[in-house]
Amino acid sequence: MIVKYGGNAMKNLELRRAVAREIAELRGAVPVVVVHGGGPVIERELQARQIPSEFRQGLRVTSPQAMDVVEMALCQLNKQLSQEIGQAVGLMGRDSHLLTADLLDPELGRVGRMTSVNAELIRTLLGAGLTPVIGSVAVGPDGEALNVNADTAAGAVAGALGQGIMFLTDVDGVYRDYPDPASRAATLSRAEVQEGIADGWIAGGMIPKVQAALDALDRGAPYATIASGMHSGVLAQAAAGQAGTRITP
Ligand SMILES: Nc1ncnc2c1ncn2[C@@H]1O[C@H](COP(=O)(O)OP(=O)(O)O)[C@@H](O)[C@H]1O
Ligand SMILES: CC(=O)N[C@@H](CCC(=O)OP(=O)(O)O)C(=O)O
Repeated sequence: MIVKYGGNAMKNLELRRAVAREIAELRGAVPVVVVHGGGPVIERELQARQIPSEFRQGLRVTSPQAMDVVEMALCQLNKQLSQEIGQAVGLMGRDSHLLTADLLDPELGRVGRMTSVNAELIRTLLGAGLTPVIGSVAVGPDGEALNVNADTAAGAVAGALGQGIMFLTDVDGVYRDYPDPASRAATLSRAEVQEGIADGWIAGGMIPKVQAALDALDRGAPYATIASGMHSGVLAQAAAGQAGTRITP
């Protein structure tokens, strides 16, 4: 299983450690690959340096200066998470061409569009009994660092491995009437996702998440679920269809 662990769900250290324990328990039953974000940590580090930041369609416009901060912040988080999960190896997408990307749109600066995943490296680590923990900075055509949205990176990893993906975030799933949790959709089809984006009830950081879920399904992932990483037990519940929003083809 691929677990995408979002920055918004890991703001609380105690909770982050609880999720790390849950991931460690889960891998007794299934091999687990973690892909993580870290939006709030990046934000904090940019603010500390008075570097302004702007989002378009859920993607951070990334200047070369901001790219350095993104990489620094995600690298540190990567090591913390790997240590907390244990028997894990923390890698950035730049290691051994784990994640490669092209420039998505010059207007967004150093933001990457995923082009490939080194699935062999991931399988080698899993084969050695280690959990890969992957930060979403990819290597570009000229060897430069590119900022890839972590949902997009995780979707590409799930697609490349042909495995299911669980997106852990700070909401219980996709709400038809955000922010009312009672409006959570148990399942959403591709047509409903497209309608949600067009009508605006799927917005901001939820857009790359649902798109990454569809992308993973298109590439052969057996399931893609968006669920909350804010309470314990959610991985097992969501896997059993008892929590979150399952995106269907
Ligand atoms: N329809 C929706 N249902 C739930 N959340 C939504 C919806 N539309 C937008 N959002 C926003 O998406 C956020 C989750 O995305 P994001 O902030 O990028 O999280 P993460 O750090 O986990 O990737 C929610 O906190 C919420 O503000
Ligand atoms: C291009 C782009 O937007 N990159 C993201 C990468 C981190 C991320 O995606 O973190 P979450 O999973 O916490 O949202 C960013 O700079 O915030």
